[in-house]
Amino acid sequence: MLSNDTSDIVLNNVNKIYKTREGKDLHAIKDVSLSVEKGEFVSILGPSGCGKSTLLNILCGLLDPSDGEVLIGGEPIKGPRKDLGVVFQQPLLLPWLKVIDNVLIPVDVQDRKRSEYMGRAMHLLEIVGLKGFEKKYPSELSGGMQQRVGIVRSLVHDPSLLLMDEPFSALDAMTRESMSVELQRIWKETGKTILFITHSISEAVFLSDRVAVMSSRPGRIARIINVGLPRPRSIEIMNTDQFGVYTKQIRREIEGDGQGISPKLISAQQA
Ligand SMILES: Nc1ncnc2c1ncn2[C@@H]1O[C@H](COP(=O)(O)OP(=O)(O)OP(=O)(O)O)[C@@H](O)[C@H]1O
Repeated sequence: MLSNDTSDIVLNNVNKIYKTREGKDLHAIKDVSLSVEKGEFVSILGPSGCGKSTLLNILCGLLDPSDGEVLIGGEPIKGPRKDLGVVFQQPLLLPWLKVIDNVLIPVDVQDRKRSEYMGRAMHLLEIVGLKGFEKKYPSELSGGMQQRVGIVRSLVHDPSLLLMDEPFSALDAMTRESMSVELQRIWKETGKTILFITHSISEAVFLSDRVAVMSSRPGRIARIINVGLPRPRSIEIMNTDQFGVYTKQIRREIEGDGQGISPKLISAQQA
């Protein structure tokens, strides 16, 4: 058994089989088991089409698994959950609303009192370097700033768990790096559990406590790698030999995909 009392997410032998329009079965994810501890930062990395978004939609309660057990905070998922923070590839801000009103959308949607969340919203905007931008419209912000507003919005109702689906993929390389540093700081300051989906090996190594590498369809967790790099991590850590050991190990795992890798749990330190 992979889980214990401190697990925020538990997936036990989860399968998803879609029916295609031709009526055929498409096995999108196969026997996925993973547990994410409270306060842990775990990335899921894998080739296009391996089922990353399928997994995320199952965790959000938007999609039912065909088989297997999914627990969030120890509870089975019964439908769409409002108590999670979710960040997508695009910030999806409403252009006619000011930054602060975009940030407070989860509070409004859940009929909570704005006055109780205003201080938290302002504090989070300050953490991500957007103090003074509360009354601006999204069109007055850069892409990176808009994505930071999206991250603040996902945190404003204080979810314990944040699901992030390639949140930096639309950003340029330099903004992407500084957003990773920013996210590490937010994670440390807020103590959230984060499940982060990415295509980028270096992003996954930089940010994560553990990286789950998925194989191509049917998506399985081929390997889970513990990243033992010290924290806090600065961008310079990417130039170190130790960082290179992790990225090479993950690349080897991905390139070895399709050659019969079997699911296994290892620690990079033991490798
Ligand atoms: N509703 C659906 N009906 C049938 N097949 C689907 C459906 N949704 C996804 N699939 C298939 O399931 C597989 C996994 O899709 P998914 O979007 O989860 O992959 P992904 O890893 O997120 O891909 P990417 O990295 O390109 O976003 C793909 O082969 C996709 O075509």
